[in-house]
Amino acid sequence: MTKIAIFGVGLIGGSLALCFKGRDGMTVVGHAHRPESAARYVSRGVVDSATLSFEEAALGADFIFLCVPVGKLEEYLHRLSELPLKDGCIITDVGSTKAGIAHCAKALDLGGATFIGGHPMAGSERSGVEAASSLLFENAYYVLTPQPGASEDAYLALHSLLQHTRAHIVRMDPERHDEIVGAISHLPHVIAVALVKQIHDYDDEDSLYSTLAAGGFRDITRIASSDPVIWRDILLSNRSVMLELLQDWNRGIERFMGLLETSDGDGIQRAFAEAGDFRGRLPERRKGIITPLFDLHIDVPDHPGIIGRIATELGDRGINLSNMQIIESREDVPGILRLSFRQEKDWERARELLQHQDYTVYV
Ligand SMILES: NC(=O)C1=CN([C@@H]2O[C@H](COP(=O)(O)OP(=O)(O)OC[C@H]3O[C@@H](n4cnc5c(N)ncnc54)[C@H](O)[C@@H]3O)[C@@H](O)[C@H]2O)C=CC1
Ligand SMILES: O=C(O)C(=O)Cc1ccc(O)cc1
Repeated sequence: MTKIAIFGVGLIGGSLALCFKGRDGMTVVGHAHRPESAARYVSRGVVDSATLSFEEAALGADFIFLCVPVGKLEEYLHRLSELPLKDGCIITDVGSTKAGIAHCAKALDLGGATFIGGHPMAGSERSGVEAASSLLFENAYYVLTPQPGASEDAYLALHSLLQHTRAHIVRMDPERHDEIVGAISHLPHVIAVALVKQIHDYDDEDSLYSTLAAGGFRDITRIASSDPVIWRDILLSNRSVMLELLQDWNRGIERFMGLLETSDGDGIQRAFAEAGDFRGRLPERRKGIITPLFDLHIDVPDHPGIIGRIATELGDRGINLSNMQIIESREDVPGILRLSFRQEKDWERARELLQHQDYTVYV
């Protein structure tokens, strides 16, 4: 039996557990740091067993996944280094930053165990085991950062296990990972939070700001609703990279202010054209680190119960709806009900179903 231990069965740990549980010859043990969590992991069918004992989860494990907030990873790795782990045990983590934990692992004596850093580059603003899904990592990138000179067999064993996530594995150096992921994921999260705060401050003076900000503004700031503790730890762990990125950001904003101060219309036009051009060349059908929502807009006749009926019809067919919104203004979107899906497959099935029922569906 291959024993897989998951420390921290939340969004990411729970999703990994679901990718492994029930596979031939595998047993998944979840470690919980609170008694009420352990019972929830098992009752939701995410793990085969759950324990509050660090030792019971770790001892005899072939693979150990550390899926706790970044600020707790080093403490967990220290505790593991003090245990008589199974010879050949592979320890990995899922933290959103990689340099700090790589540095920590290098300084520790893990005996016959090997540490290989990891980062599944998919997730959402939700957290906790309730949000876990076996499909979360499908088609996403999954970065592994093995230490230089680490056992190639261990790398291949982890690589092989992770095939169950259906993610694309990419091997990378931890520092390079933190610079790139800092720019494409951590920076957008900071910008989203700052943008929401700016509008919140205006809204305190005049509540029309939030009234009119529905729809698009909510979409582009979705990631500002991410878990505060998870993101505190990520940003503090990637602090030096973030400070440099934010200086570049400030310079970009200052350039934009310069264009406005000098009423440089050509400059503004060029900035939009260049951004549109680069954006147009980004891979489209790939799952990126910030998860898109797949939207459908439909015209619905104005009579009671129709929205409930649509939700029920989708639910009856197992089509997972992530969000539903009535758009009151028809100025920019030709439709009235917006349905959002996290999976493209759900989006496609919903479109077929609704078109078949003669709803006008705008894609
Ligand atoms: N949220 C996301 O979309 C992604 C998160 N990650 C990384 O995955 C890790 C886990 O994040 P999520 O699953 O989103 O968070 P989560 O909040 O859903 O899960 C965290 C788990 O750690 C446990 N935990 C929380 N505080 C703890 C503490 N003080 N001591 C011990 N255990 C504690 C919780 O009980 C929970 O089981 C983080 O390191 C994060 O950087 C990686 C990729 C995506
Ligand atoms: O909510 C989103 O789309 C995200 O950006 C999810 C996410 C959060 C943290 C990561 O390290 C990777 C992905």
